[in-house]
Amino acid sequence: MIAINDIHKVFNKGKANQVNAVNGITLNIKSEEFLVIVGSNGSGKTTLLNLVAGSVIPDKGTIIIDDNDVTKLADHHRSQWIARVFQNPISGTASDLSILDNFRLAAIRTKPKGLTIGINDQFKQQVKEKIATLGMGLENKIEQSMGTLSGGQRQALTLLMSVMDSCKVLLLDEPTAALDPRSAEVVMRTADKLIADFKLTAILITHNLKDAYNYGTRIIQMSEGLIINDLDSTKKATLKQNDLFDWFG
Ligand SMILES: Nc1ncnc2c1ncn2[C@@H]1O[C@H](COP(=O)(O)OP(=O)(O)OP(=O)(O)O)[C@@H](O)[C@H]1O
Repeated sequence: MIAINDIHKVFNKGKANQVNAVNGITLNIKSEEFLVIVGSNGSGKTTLLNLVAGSVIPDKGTIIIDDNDVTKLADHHRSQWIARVFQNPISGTASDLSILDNFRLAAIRTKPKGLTIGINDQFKQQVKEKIATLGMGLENKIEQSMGTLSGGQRQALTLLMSVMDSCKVLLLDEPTAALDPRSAEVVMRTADKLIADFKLTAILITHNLKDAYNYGTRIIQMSEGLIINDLDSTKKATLKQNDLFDWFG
């Protein structure tokens, strides 16, 4: 599904502050695999995600998504395959617009799975039904502006809007880092369910080792722009939570 071959990214090349952020990574991510990336600060996790998303273009190496060579494609040209959710719940939606209007915008931008813009009442009903699947009671608040919702509610809706389009890959860059523990748990469970329901290939970056342990079908650890641990689903199943803490010495 995603084939990353000997990818390199250097920032500030040739200057005193040169950083080899990604240092020759080769990684094959299978369709419907849910890959979790852990690693200390500055180990290159976000740069790797940016390379997959196309917001950073590599100095060397190739990235193939679904048999398409996207190595030089800018991020907006990869949106047919990729949806991305960021740390900040505010970044994915328009605060002043209602939940319904945010879904309308998302529907115009893409062709959401199971949503036809159609006549107004029909669209509204479909949005309500989709939101009801989150189990947060937000289906009764669709006329409320996005800005009045909590970070967790907003992030769950952002996730739903992201995965409803035709994307096959979901990139999650510390999606719960700005949330309280309870909201973080709801958002992670929502993400996990949506990934399974929509049969997505997903990559999650997290500093939360409990989430890294509980979610995903494969886990890698990065250090200094390289992968230093890689456990597939079979090996991950035998992993103990304490083993993960040991990775960070
Ligand atoms: N646009 C940039 N310009 C210069 N240096 C950068 C840029 N983006 C990242 N870096 C550097 O590349 C290295 C890897 O950064 P990256 O954000 O990928 O790490 P990370 O593992 O995601 O870290 P964190 O866990 O702190 O988010 C760091 O040293 C960072 O300062």
